[in-house]
Amino acid sequence: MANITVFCRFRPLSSKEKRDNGDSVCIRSMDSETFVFKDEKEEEFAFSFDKVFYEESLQADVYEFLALPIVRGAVNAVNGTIITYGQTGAGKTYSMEGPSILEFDDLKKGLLPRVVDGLFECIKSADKSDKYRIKLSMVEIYMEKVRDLLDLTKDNILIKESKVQGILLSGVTEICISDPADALQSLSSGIANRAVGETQMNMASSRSHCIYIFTVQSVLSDKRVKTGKLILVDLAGSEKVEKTGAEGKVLEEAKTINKSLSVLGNVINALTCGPTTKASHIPYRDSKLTRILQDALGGNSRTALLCCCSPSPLNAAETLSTLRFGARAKHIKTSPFVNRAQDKLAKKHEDVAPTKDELCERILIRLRERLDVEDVELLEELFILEGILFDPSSFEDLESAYEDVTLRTISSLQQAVEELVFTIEELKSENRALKARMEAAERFNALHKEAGENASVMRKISNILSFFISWGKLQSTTTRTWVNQVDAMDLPFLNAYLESVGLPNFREGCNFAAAGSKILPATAGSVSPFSLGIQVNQFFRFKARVLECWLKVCKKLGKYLPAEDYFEKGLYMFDIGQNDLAGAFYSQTFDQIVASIPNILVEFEAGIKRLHDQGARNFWIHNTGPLGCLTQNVAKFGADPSKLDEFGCGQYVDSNVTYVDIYTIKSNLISNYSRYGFEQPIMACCGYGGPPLNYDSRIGCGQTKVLNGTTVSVKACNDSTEYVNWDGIHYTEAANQYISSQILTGKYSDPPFSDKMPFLLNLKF
Ligand SMILES: Nc1ncnc2c1ncn2[C@@H]1O[C@H](COP(=O)(O)OP(=O)(O)OP(=O)(O)O)[C@@H](O)[C@H]1O
Repeated sequence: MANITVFCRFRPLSSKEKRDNGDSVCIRSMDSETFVFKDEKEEEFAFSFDKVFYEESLQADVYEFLALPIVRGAVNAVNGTIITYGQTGAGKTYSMEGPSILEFDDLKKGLLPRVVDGLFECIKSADKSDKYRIKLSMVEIYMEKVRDLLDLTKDNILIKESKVQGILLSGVTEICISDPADALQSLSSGIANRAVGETQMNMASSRSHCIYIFTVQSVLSDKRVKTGKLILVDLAGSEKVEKTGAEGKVLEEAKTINKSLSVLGNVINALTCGPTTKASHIPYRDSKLTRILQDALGGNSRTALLCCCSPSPLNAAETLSTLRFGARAKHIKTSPFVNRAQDKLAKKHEDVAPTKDELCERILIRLRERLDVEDVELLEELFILEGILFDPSSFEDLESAYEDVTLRTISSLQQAVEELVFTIEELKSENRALKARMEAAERFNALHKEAGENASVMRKISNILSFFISWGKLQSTTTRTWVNQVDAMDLPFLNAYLESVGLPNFREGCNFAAAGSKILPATAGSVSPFSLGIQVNQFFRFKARVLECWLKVCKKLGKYLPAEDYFEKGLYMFDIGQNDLAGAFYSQTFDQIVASIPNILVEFEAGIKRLHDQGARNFWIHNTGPLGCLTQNVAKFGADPSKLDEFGCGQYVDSNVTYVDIYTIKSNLISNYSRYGFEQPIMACCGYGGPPLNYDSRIGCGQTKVLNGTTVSVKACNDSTEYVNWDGIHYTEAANQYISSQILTGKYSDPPFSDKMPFLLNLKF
């Protein structure tokens, strides 16, 4: 048995104490172990401790007298504990850490950095064939919860008791430290996590009890394994709340601190009440602090207590209380012994057969020496889960296990709530997207409604005759682009001039459009031979044949043909020129294309003029769409190169020419696609290659080819209503519906057709 060694340290008077009470002190030194203390009533008490450190004492002396023997003991597998105790602001943290844990001034360095140096020095001077490993854990007891300072996620560490290892912190982080610098770095980051606050007594007051645990494991040359544990405890200061000005959170902290210190006092009283006191009567379990200090105060540990005091008469009451605490603690006896796992095992074998728990713990100790801490902890958890180890036998254990389960449940519930919040957010944003689509659909409907009247006007015009001189795949099932646009405008479907076999009906108009056609005359490389000039010729031929028929008083065929005057009253619609421009980019330079525009316009004007000469008076002319936005061109050229909206139309004073700004409509559609319910502005619906363009110039929509040795068929996307672009070149049906609805609003016609063609409104057919 060994007594706890108790030391007393008086810090220098603080500047506040000096200001308030001058240089007077409440102690008179007798020698290095004894002094006389004078209380507020001038009553004197003599106190003796193992050593007294007065105001001028050195940090190095404190280490040497108090800590060094314990450090040496820990390296030799004797557990040790060093506790700093005292009133707030009395110098506990200064003694433990120094002004800072990373203090380099050797005069000021505290116990902790010196302990670290001491441990490594002892190891260095030990037998070279012995192998050592030092591990560090750091926890604080804050508001009666044990928090891991090396892993703040572990904020409620459970205290457990093992028959072999004594008091344990279950699952606490243990890091291996390889040298003093490494240790100081870890200590410094752990200390930074401590709960510190400001009180009137101390600018940086510790609001928690801080516990540093060094475990020194050694495997000796004879294979014996030893483990020594060195625990340093920097207690939070006892405080009179009225003196510290505590309120709110600080007051709550102070109450918890004072309560656990008072339990510490009770434990010490119980321990020193006489030899008859049984361990079971010591109220260790009344606070986390005393439970953790159970071994240090009454078990396998060599323990030193440093009572830190202010020498000022202003703090005499608190100092007296600290000194009495120390004096009582001096009577505590502990029973430190060398922790030799193998010796113990051998002895146990000689005695009685070990219990199940003891066997498991031995296995764990062995494994801890050989395996990673985490692996052993997992195994330990398994033992506990299986009920092999640490059965919660006492009420307190049950309570703490219950607390643990409750906390875990709360944290998993919190996680579930977080997941729910996330899902709600996702649903909300989906909802917002759906709403936007609905709004777009409503706007779309409104536009259609608005366009309704105009559509009926269009119907009247179209009933005269509509001539389409355009490009687009006639009758094609895949790309009925232009035809669809017309369809969506509620105009009659017009049969193609080139598909006149089988008595098609041209009564309401004729479509001269041909896929791939251009304004300029076709060349050997042209996709289509049907340039604008040819289409106009075809129109002339058509008109001549119709008139010829009427001249002969059409009988049988009359019901398939437009009336004679339709050629003058009819609407001549144009959507042509895109192939002249876009197509040219594949074989010509930008300058060459720009240079060709006057030619294209001359040719276009010539076509219009010829029609005009033939009596056409109502012209509806589209400009090209934003060519640079066509997937095909983006794929080929990358960016929008087109500033070619100079496309003009003929000036015929006696004619009604409506310029329809398809460019703006299409640009608007592409840039605000989501407003109109689309999801893909550029990517082709029917194409090959996948995002971002789904376009491959080697293979077009509907084609099947062998590419890189594989047979590939290009099919349409699942839902073309999400796409603006159909096949990389043409717009989808849904896009054309939108375009038509915009045309019919009249906003993009110049001049607005309803203003400029009033005569059409009065036409009766
Ligand atoms: N021996 C000493 N020499 C010089 N200054 C000291 C000494 N002891 C304490 N101090 C100074 O006194 C002040 C209070 O000390 P410290 O923070 O260590 O008190 P504490 O007991 O840990 O207080 P708390 O319980 O509030 O955390 C600090 O500014 C510290 O630097």
